Amino acid sequence: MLRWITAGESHGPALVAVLEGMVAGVDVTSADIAEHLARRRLGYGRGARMKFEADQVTILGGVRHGKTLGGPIAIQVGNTEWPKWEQVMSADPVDQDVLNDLARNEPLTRPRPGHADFAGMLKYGFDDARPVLERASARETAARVALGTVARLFLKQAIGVDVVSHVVSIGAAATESDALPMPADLAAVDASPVRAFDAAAADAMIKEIEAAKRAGDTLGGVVEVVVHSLPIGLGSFISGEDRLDSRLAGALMGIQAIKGVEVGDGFETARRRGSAAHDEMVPGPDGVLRLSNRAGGLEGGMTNGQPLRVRAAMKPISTVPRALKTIDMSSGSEAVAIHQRSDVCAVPAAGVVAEAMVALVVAQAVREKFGGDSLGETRRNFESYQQEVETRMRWEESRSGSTAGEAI
Ligand SMILES: Cc1cc2nc3c(=O)[nH]c(=O)nc-3n(C[C@H](O)[C@H](O)[C@H](O)COP(=O)(O)O)c2cc1C
Ligand SMILES: C=C(O[C@@H]1CC(C(=O)O)=C[C@@H](OP(=O)(O)O)[C@H]1O)C(=O)O
Repeated sequence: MLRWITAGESHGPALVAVLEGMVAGVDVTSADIAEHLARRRLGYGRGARMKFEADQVTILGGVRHGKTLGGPIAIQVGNTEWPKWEQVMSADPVDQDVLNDLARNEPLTRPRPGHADFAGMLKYGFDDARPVLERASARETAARVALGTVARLFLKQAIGVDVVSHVVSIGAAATESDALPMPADLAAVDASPVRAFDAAAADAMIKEIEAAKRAGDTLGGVVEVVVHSLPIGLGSFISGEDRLDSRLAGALMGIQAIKGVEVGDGFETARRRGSAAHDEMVPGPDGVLRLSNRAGGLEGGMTNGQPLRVRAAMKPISTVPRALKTIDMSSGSEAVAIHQRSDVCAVPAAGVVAEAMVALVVAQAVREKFGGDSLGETRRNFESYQQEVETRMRWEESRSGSTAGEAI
């Protein structure tokens, strides 16, 4: 079972991520992880913090000489801003007089509607939102992207697939195109200031962000993650929690500020008639050819050989510069919410985080289906299964002798 966990606070010394259940023999370096962490920092509309803070990657365990060992992989993402926060975020007790002198240690008592502050303060018994927002903050997504890098390297090396994503919309600006990015397009998507595959839409998205910024406002949007060429049968229909769509939805909804997930055409499918909602099958060169991919590559909680296509909807950032009405938790009186700085829009970064979560869930499903302790063993099991599936769909041959196709 592939499992993962992260630890660490937004302004702490480092985030730490642990991935358990990865096979031995996957090529991974800290440079690979750093490359994807740099991608997460991309995107028009991010706040000041992205400019001066750097992610410092250290692999602490589970990898030797650039190859995974089969044990838990521990990755540290150090925060170069730590010296400024050392007293405020110290794990050991700090003298109260020292803390009282620090402006950044002022208690935050005006919760931001939309952030974790309000419920978090009450739930954990804090008079200050600092201990809540430190962990709720999406800084933690850097640790997920580090984990996702190992998952995506495993997927590439074990079954030859890449995970790609693009921004579909920001505010009211949306791509008009239905085209899906291919792995070779990822560099071009990353070069777009908003990670949009559609250049005309990118201009409109940038204008949306500029207008929101001028108005002291923030924006959300929609990202899409695509995985081409997955084998048929990852996931299962056996029970709800085995279904790959439920696992993908959970992983994507677990990203800070994601409020909706669509598999394939999602909500649009619910508005169609059955005759226009599914993906008809006709004989094709590889056995079966689909006439569409409305299902987003998933039927019955399993991959069906079509590109996997999932979308995640991100709400606008809740630290709104034109601050929202709130209650001061120290007095119960009317107030405006905390605002020091924030991202205007983090949708492009959320796309990279969504890729990481999809890579982890798909890697978990690949580990379940093909097993193995080493990369070579997983690959052999995968290849043998692929041969079996191909044989079952070679009806021409089965009609002239073999019966393999009839079991389907
Ligand atoms: C990449 C990324 C960057 C974010 N940046 C900010 C930010 O600068 N300010 C903010 O208030 N929320 C930001 N968020 C969203 C909050 O972390 C999130 O809204 C908060 O944790 C509450 O959780 P919820 O929105 O899922 O309910 C960001 C989210 C992501 C994925
Ligand atoms: C630090 C990151 O994102 C942060 C996520 C975040 C939030 O509330 O989620 C708030 C901002 O931090 P601050 O309030 O300190 O400016 C973002 O910069 C990051 O993505 O690396």
